[in-house]
This record gives sequence, structure tokens and C-alpha cells, in this order.
Amino acid sequence: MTMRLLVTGGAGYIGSVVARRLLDEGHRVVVVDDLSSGFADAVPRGAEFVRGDMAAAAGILAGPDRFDGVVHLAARSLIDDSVRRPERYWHGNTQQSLVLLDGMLAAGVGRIVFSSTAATYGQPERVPIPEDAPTRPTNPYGASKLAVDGALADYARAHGLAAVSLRYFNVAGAVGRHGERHEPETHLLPLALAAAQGRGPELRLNGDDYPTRDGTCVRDFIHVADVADAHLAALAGAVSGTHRIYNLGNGRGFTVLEVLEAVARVTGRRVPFRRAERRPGDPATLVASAERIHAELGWKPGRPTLEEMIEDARAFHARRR
Ligand SMILES: NC(=O)c1ccc[n+]([C@@H]2O[C@H](COP(=O)([O-])OP(=O)(O)OC[C@H]3O[C@@H](n4cnc5c(N)ncnc54)[C@H](O)[C@@H]3O)[C@@H](O)[C@H]2O)c1
Ligand SMILES: O=c1ccn([C@@H]2O[C@H](COP(=O)(O)OP(=O)(O)O[C@H]3O[C@H](CO)[C@H](O)[C@H](O)[C@H]3O)[C@@H](O)[C@H]2O)c(=O)[nH]1
Repeated sequence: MTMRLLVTGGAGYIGSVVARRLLDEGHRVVVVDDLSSGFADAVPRGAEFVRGDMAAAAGILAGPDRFDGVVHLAARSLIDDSVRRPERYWHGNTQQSLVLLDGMLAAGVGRIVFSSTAATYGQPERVPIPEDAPTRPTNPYGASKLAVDGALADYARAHGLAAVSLRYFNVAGAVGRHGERHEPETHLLPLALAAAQGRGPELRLNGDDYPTRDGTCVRDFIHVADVADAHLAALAGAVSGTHRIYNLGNGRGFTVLEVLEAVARVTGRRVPFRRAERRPGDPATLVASAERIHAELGWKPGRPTLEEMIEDARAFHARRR
């Protein structure tokens, strides 16, 4: 079934890949993005683009075109910044999401897929992390997202929304001309790639005294194309009156040093790095159990290797130069 969908944050990294995938499936897509961290030229061809925030999005939903659903990726997501300026996250993520939800209710739009995050769990008691694990975020970013998950559960129950929160773990890789362009970049993989290729400074290794196999943090990386597939499954599988939470990961963790080795294997160049202090708020190990989305929606990752994610990110940067 062809749907008309509103995609918030579709000028950003993951949103542009998701919007591209939705268009390729034949859906009609309107992207709303305020360009606070995205780029107008990242919006996929074929999507209508409106520059604005969630009030603008609510205005579009109230307009003459009827929408079948919303894919809500717009957010601020810098963890350090969230500790320094929590108000930007409580307003920018939580309050803005409430404005969008109220716009959906007013317009009678009953389906939403929301970008939640592994950061809602905080330091896990055990890994892999299932969706019913305790949620104790270690930073305001995670807290601001967890609050939206809570609102979705309440709105779904009270107003019959079909709502899904996808809790991405560490998203990586690229699809064609859509890839990671954060400014400033804070994520490990693009920084490691830039360091290996001499495009960026040597990597700062954030702590080597964690209780892990080599002392560096362990993360679960998921290809952005697999994240896009999960959005299709979530849109199709969302049930009215229900809020479901699904983790998106590969269920396998890599240490930061193992990531640097993989980057060296793919690029043929070692990643220059220096050992430094821990980064505040970093949990030692985050690995997903993605059993639930597999069991309920049939999703499983199709591109599980770190090498493929690194290769696709490398190709994305090569075509931009
Ligand atoms: N990158 C990851 O590994 C990761 C992991 C877990 C969750 N997430 C979540 O996925 C989503 C997308 O992340 P990304 O890495 O693509 O980030 P991004 O910064 O590239 O994209 C976010 C987009 O949202 C827009 N935006 C932000 N606030 C807005 C607002 N109030 N109104 C309109 N537009 C707004 C930005 O301009 C940007 O284009 C975010 O919700 C993020 O929290 C990302
Ligand atoms: O220059 C760097 C960058 C990162 N790291 C380390 O690499 C690991 C991964 O860090 P990222 O910043 O790439 O990603 P995070 O694990 O912090 O990801 C978190 O932030 C993301 C938002 O950007 C998502 O929300 C995700 O779910 C959440 O866990 C961490 O141990 C980090 O300290 C370094 O050592 N040096």
C-alpha cells in the first residue's frame, strides 16, 4: 500500500537514508527539517522539503493533504552538549515531539515510528540488552528520548495511536550519496576513517580502563540501510492502540580498538590515535538483543559486518571529495 508520510529530520544522516528508502518503495514523502544539523542537499530527490520545526510539521499535517503516518527522526543528539545544555534537549527533543504528537492527534494521523536510542538504557546490568531492561539514562539526551517513549505509550493507549519506538544502537555506514555528515562529528567510525585517511586529526581514544576485553568501550554497530529496512517493517507492523519498543542492533559488540583495527583492514592504513581520559556518561558496554523485532516483525540485519559499514562510509566520503 502506498502511503503519504511525513519524515522529520529527513535532511540528516539517518533520516535521509530512511526517506530515500521510503521513496524507493513507492511512498510519497514530505521532509520537515529545520537544518539545525542537517543539510538541504541531503534530502533525497523525489521528496518534498519544508524547512521548519515541529510546529511547521503540525501545520502540514493540518493542511489539505491527508497523511498516513509520521516517521520522526528530528532530534539533537550530542551527548556532551546535552550534559552542558540540557534545556536544548528537553525542549528540542521532548517538547518538540509533544508538539508533533498533538499535531497528529488534531489531524487524525494515527501512525508513528520514532527514533529512540540505546542511550535510554544507560549502564546496563546485563548484555545483550532486551527492551524490558531498566532505563536509567546517563545523560539528558537519553532522558529526553526516554520521555518521548513514555508519551508515545500514553498517547497510544488513550488515543489509539499505532506507535513504534526503534532504539538504534550505533548506526554506521552509508547508502550511495547519503551518509554521515555531522558537524562537528563526534562518532567513532567517521572520526577513525578521517584519521586513517589523513582528513582529520589523530583519534582520541576515550578511556582504556573499562572492564572489557581490551579496556576500551564495547559497542554494537548497525548498518544504516538495515535501520531503514526496520522503519518499513515498523510502519507496516504498527498496531492501533499499542506502543512497541524494538532494539536495532546486530547483537555483537566490538571494542573501540577492534573498530580501529577494522578501519585499518578496510583502508590499508592504520588509525593514528592517542589514549585519553574516559568521556563522561559513556557506558562500558552496549550490545542489543534484537530478538523482539525479529520475532514480531521479521526484521533482521542484512549487512552485519563492520567491514561493510566501514567500506560504505569510505565510499560515501570518497564521492564527496
Ligand atoms: N547516529 C546514531 O548512531 C543514532 C543512534 C541512536 C538514535 N539516533 C537518533 O536518530 C535520529 C537521527 O540521527 P542522525 O544521526 O541522523 O542525526 P542528524 O543530526 O544527522 O539528523 C537529525 C536531523 O534532525 C533535524 N532536526 C533536529 N531538531 C529538529 C527540530 N526540532 N525540527 C526540525 N528538524 C530538526 C536536524 O537538522 C537534522 O537534519 C535522531 O533522533 C537520533 O537521536 C541516532
Ligand atoms: O573520538 C572518539 C569518539 C568516540 N570514541 C568512543 O567510541 C565509542 C562510541 O562512541 P560514539 O560517540 O560513536 O557513539 P555512542 O556509543 O556514544 O552512541 C550514543 O550516542 C548516539 C547518538 O549520537 C546514539 O544515540 C547511541 O544510541 C548512543 O549510544 C564510545 O566509547 C566513545 O567514547 C572514542 O574513543 N573517540
